[in-house]
Amino acid sequence: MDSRELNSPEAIADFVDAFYAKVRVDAALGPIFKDVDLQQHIPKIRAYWRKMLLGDHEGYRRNMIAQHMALHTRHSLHHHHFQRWLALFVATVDEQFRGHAAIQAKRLASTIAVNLEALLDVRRK
Ligand code: HEM
Repeated sequence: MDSRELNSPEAIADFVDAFYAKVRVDAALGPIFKDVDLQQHIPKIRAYWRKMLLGDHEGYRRNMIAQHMALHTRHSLHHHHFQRWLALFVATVDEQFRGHAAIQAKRLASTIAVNLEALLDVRRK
């Protein structure tokens, strides 16, 4: 498949769909998303990445850290979950996208995953 830039709302929407297609059927991550209403969830994730990659701050003004703190009390999240999440994220970008925003998305995802895991670890102790 030809790759394209990840620098428009349409590309971000397609990226998020492709990422979640992998996440949903993944042995480690799928069960965590089993009770999540993806119809509600996917628009938030698209808005989040529009904010991160396009600077559109209007669409996403939620506290994603608090959401994962709450999630962590329902499903204990461990290092292997973060590794897998990031591996699927990077694979999805690399399969379909190229260019500056694609590289930026991978960098941000990696940094945020490390920070989020560290925050949840603090909570675990
Ligand atoms: C182990 C890794 C991760 C897992 C298993 C995971 C799982 C989830 C789940 C199940 C939700 C839905 C929570 C709910 O609605 O109750 C969620 C929300 C979300 N996740 Fe993650 N996540 C992970 C890492 C990340 C990372 C690294 C990012 C960003 C780079 C991220 C971004 C988001 C965002 C923006 C939301 C929406 C929160 C909201 O406003 O409702 N996630 N995540």
